[in-house]
Amino acid sequence: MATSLPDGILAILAAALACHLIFNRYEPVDPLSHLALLGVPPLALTSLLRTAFPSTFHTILVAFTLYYSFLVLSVVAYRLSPLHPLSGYPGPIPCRISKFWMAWISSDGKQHEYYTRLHQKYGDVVRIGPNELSIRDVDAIDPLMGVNGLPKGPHWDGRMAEQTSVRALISIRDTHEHMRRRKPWNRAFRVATMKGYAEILANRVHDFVSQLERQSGPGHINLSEWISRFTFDFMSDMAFGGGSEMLRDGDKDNTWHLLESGLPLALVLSHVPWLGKYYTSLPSIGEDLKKFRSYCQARALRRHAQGSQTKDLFHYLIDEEGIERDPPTFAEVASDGVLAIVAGSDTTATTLSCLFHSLMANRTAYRRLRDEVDRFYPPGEDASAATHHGKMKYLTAVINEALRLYPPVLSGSQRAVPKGSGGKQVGPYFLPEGTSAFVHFYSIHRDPRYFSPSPDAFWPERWLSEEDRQALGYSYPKPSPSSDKSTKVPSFIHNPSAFIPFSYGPMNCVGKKLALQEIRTLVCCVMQGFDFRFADGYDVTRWERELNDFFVSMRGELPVVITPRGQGDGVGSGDNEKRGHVFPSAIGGAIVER
Ligand code: HEM
Repeated sequence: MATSLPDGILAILAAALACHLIFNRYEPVDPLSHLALLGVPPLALTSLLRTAFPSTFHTILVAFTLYYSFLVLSVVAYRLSPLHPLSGYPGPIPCRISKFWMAWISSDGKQHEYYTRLHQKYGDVVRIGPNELSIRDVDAIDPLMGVNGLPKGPHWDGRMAEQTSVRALISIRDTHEHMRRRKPWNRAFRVATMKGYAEILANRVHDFVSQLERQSGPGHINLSEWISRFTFDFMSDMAFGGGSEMLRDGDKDNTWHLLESGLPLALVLSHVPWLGKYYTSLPSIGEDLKKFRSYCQARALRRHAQGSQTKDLFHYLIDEEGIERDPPTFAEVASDGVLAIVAGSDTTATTLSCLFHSLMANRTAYRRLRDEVDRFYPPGEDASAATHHGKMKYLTAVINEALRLYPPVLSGSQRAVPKGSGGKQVGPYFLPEGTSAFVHFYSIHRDPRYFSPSPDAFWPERWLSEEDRQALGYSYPKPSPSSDKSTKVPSFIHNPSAFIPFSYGPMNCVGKKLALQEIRTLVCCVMQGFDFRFADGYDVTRWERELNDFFVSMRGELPVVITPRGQGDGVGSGDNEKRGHVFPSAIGGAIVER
């Protein structure tokens, strides 16, 4: 039976609307479903237009064009309409239409600054995707990520799309499975267990200090790169019982490059998870990541076969003591070993690099920390022993301040409201089912409602007790409704609940204690042994400009002149001395120095 052109067009419109409904309801991600929904209907409906066009080619072209146009129109109209469950939340139109927008925005590493600008414009909650919200509100942290919070979000499906059978702990979206896999990790990072890692850490810190001694002199080194070598070697010791000697040999196997080169694309794919399936099935794409995984796999196999004299992280993950009722498989442990290196080395290296950068830019903080280290670890005292760490208030303040300004995971970790749950109240916000959301670490850490004065400035003193701060000569009024209006002196506001660099709740960073121990030990040893300053001519503002958000952050070069203590050329000489006190700041603001 011949069909008229309008009837044919109507049929294609109906098919496109049905396709949109199915996508909206079931969110199919496998290529076969995509083929069935995006290829079959327009092809099948071609026959309805046959009589209206001269050739089969023309007919197919028109059928597909109409089908996709109707589909796109329907999707766009729905996402911008008041019918959409997130229509009440503000956000830029491109964000509301498609996640391709954020995929594009994030590709230059500056998504953290983009989210910050969105929060400045739209407020505490912003719709940054058709079904996704970014939140900058301390009241949302616990309901979103706490014990009764939400499971991890679809972000991980794209980021780790190649992990089809065995997933690394960080990307497990099923809460029960996550708990099962997290158990050996929790055991590995108990206070008592951690004592067993002290020797592994001290050995690596000594290697690092020896290398700095060799590198010290009038020329400069890239301190950030040396720190990366240290954290990588240390995490390899922990995860696979050794096998990496970057501090000694440099990155001769190009491993650091393999680890970092995949990060930008992984972030882009995390915004459009379904695309990950296609990407990973393409030959020769993602080769670096595959090489990195097989590098780790080989080390895991070797560590498993050889066993180890020391109880390292692998010992607990593989359950060598046979404690677990449902122990992880070798494949799971190998996958988590890769995770330990990815999650543990870059993050800690970023914190240490940012910390040293901030100290060099702020001579007062540098001197205060050096004095504290000298008090607890005078020359001859082993600074790699953690004995005094708990008493070093200024050290803790410096580390917190570096993590506040530069959280290594700049934009936070996504959670999602499961389908069928009926939605979830997160602080003052209702999240309908199918919504993903995250607290934006970078924005919340620099929010003046939580950290004042000068939330963009590096000012460790904000972490001290009021008594200690006053002893150093700082005095700020407590916030009151009138204080900011009646006087020029800003109020002091400090809300540690808004400080979440290791995330929050039962799925937070399991390696937090190890990271802090590593940072404290390395900082004490370096401050005890060396003076350091920026290389001459270094532009201090470069650091923030070169800091990129690829879920874990990537940083630029940190050219530093290192001198053993007592050999002159000490703190703040050269260009930095002339420049006076410098506070790294993205948006401006400085503390009045005492
Ligand atoms: C300064 C250093 C570090 C920072 C700031 C940091 C931060 C984070 C963040 C934000 C997450 C995401 C948690 C979430 O999804 O809510 C995470 C997860 C994780 N981190 Fe760290 N991390 C650091 C160092 C380490 C170290 C040294 C290890 C050691 C192995 C480690 C292992 C992990 C693991 C295994 C996860 C997944 C946890 C889970 O999903 O249960 N991290 N980290």
